Amino acid sequence: MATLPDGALMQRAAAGLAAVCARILRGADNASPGMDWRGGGQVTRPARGGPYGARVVLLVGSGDNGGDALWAGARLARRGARVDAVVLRHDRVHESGLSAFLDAGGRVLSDDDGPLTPAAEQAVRKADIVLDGILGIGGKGGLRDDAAYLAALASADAGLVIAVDLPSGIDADTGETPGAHVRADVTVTFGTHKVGLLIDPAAEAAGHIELVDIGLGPYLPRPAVEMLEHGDVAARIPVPGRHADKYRRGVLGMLAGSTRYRGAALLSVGGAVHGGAGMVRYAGPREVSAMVLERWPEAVTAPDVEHTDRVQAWAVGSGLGDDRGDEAEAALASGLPVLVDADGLRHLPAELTCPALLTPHAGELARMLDVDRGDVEARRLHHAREAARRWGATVLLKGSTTLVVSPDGRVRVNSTGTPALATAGSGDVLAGLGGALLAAGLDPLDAGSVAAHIHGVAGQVAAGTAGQPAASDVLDAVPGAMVSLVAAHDLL
Ligand SMILES: NC(=O)C1=CN([C@@H]2O[C@H](COP(=O)(O)OP(=O)(O)OC[C@H]3O[C@@H](n4cnc5c(N)ncnc54)[C@H](OP(=O)(O)O)[C@@H]3O)[C@@H](O)[C@H]2O)[C@@H](O)CC1
Ligand SMILES: [K+]
Repeated sequence: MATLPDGALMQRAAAGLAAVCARILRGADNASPGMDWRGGGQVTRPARGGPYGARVVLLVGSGDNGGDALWAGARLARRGARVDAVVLRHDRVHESGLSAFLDAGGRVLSDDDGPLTPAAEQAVRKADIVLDGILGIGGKGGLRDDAAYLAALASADAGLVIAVDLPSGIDADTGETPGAHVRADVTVTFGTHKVGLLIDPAAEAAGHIELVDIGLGPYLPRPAVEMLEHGDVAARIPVPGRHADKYRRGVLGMLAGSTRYRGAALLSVGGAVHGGAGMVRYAGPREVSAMVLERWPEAVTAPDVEHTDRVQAWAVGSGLGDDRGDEAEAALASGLPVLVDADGLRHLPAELTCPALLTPHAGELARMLDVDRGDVEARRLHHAREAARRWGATVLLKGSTTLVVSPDGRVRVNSTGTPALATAGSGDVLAGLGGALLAAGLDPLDAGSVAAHIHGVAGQVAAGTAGQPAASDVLDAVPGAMVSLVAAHDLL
C-alpha cells in the first residue's frame, strides 16, 4: 500500500471481483487459474448471458470490505446490471466507493434507520447474485443483529452468494466461526488465501474459492499455513536410487492390530507396503501374524516389540487394543521416529524423546487434551497447535480438513481430503503410509502431509470407481495414486 497511489489495491480487488461476477453471469466455464482446492467445484450459476439486466445486491459493511463491494458494484452497474446496495450503517460507509456506485447508477435501498427495509429484503430475495461485503479481514466476532439476519436471508433465499475476500463473520486467521456468518457459494479472495478459507469449520462456508492477484506476492511474509500441491508431494516421495536396498528404503516396525481388530493389522501393513517401505516388520499375536503373512508375504513378523530389531521407525497403535501398552511405551522409548495412532495415543509419555507424528481424530485429540470433542472441531488449529506444543511432536489432526502441525509452528492443511475417507479402517491405511515415509527418512511434518495427500488422492480415485469405497478400496488405490502423482510431476 505504501508504494502505490491511494486506493490502487482496492481498484485491483474490485476489478477482479467484478470480472468474476461477470464471468459467472455469462455462464462461462468456471475453471480458472485460481485454486479450487476442494476439487470439482462447479458452481450452479445464474446463466444470463452477462451482467446486462442481472439483479445484483450488495451487502455493504462499514469497512474497506464494503468499499470493495461498492466499487465492484459500480463496475457491474456500468455494464448494465441492476445493482442495489443494502448499507448496514449509513454513518459509516466507504465514501468514495459509495459515490462511485451512485454515479454509475446504483441505488441504495436501506435508510438511516437501518438496513432492513422491505425494499432491501425483497431485493435480496430476488437477486441473481448477492455480493457479501459486510466484513473482511477486519471483522471480529460473528455477525451482529441486522447483518446476521441479512446473511441468513441471502444464504436461504437468494441466488448465488459471492463473498468478498471471505464469508463475513468467519475468523480469517483461524478458521473458527465465532458466531453467525455468511454461507457463500463462491469466495473471491484478494492477494493471498486467508487461513480461515482453508480450515474448517470456516472453510466450509467459503464454497468455491477464486484468488484475485493484486500484486502482493513479493511483499508477503512466510505463510502461516501451507498447502502442498501435487508437484510438492511428488518431489517429496522418496524414489529408490540405483543402489537402493531394503534398509536404505527404510524398515518400518509395525505395532498394530490385535486378535480383536485383525483388519487393522492388514490395512496398516498394506499402507506401509504400498507406501514404499523397504520392509515391514510386524509385531503381534501369532494368529494375526499368520493373516498378515497370508495377505502380505513380503512382511516379516515377530511376537512383540522386544523381538523386532533393525527397524528405522515405528508405527504404533492402529487397532492395538488396551493390553499392549508396555510395548507401545518400549517403541516410544526407542529413540527412533514413531508414528502414534489410535490406541497408541493412550500411552504417550509426558515428554517424548523421539521425533514423533501423532495422528488423532478429533475425539482422540479431545481425550489427549481433556477437552470436549465439539471444542476440538470448532477450534481445530488451536487444539492441534496445543498438542504439538505439549508433546513436542508433529500432530496430524484427521478430519474434513486434515491439519499437520509441527512443534516449530509450521502448519500444513491437506487439500485432497474427501468424505470417502470417513470410513472404518481408513486411518489404519494412513498410519501405514505415514510410517513408511518416516522410515524412509522424511521428517514428521513431511511424512504426515505427504501421507495425507496420497491417502486423499487414493480416496478420490477409489470413490471414482467404487462410489462409496471401503478402506480396502482406498488401500488398493494407493499405488495408482502414487504413480499418478509422480508421473504428473515428471511431466512438469
Ligand atoms: N489490506 C489490503 O491490502 C486490502 C484490503 N482490501 C479489503 O479491505 C478489507 C479489510 O478492510 P477493513 O480493514 O476496513 O476491515 P473490514 O473487514 O471491512 O471490517 C472492519 C469494519 O467492520 C466493523 N466490524 C468489525 N467486526 C464487526 C462485527 N462483528 N459486526 C459488525 N461490524 C464489525 C469495524 O467496526 P469497529 O469494530 O472498528 O467499530 C470496521 O468498521 C479486506 O478484507 C479486503 O476486502 C482490498 O481492498 C484490497 C487491499
Ligand atoms: K465479506
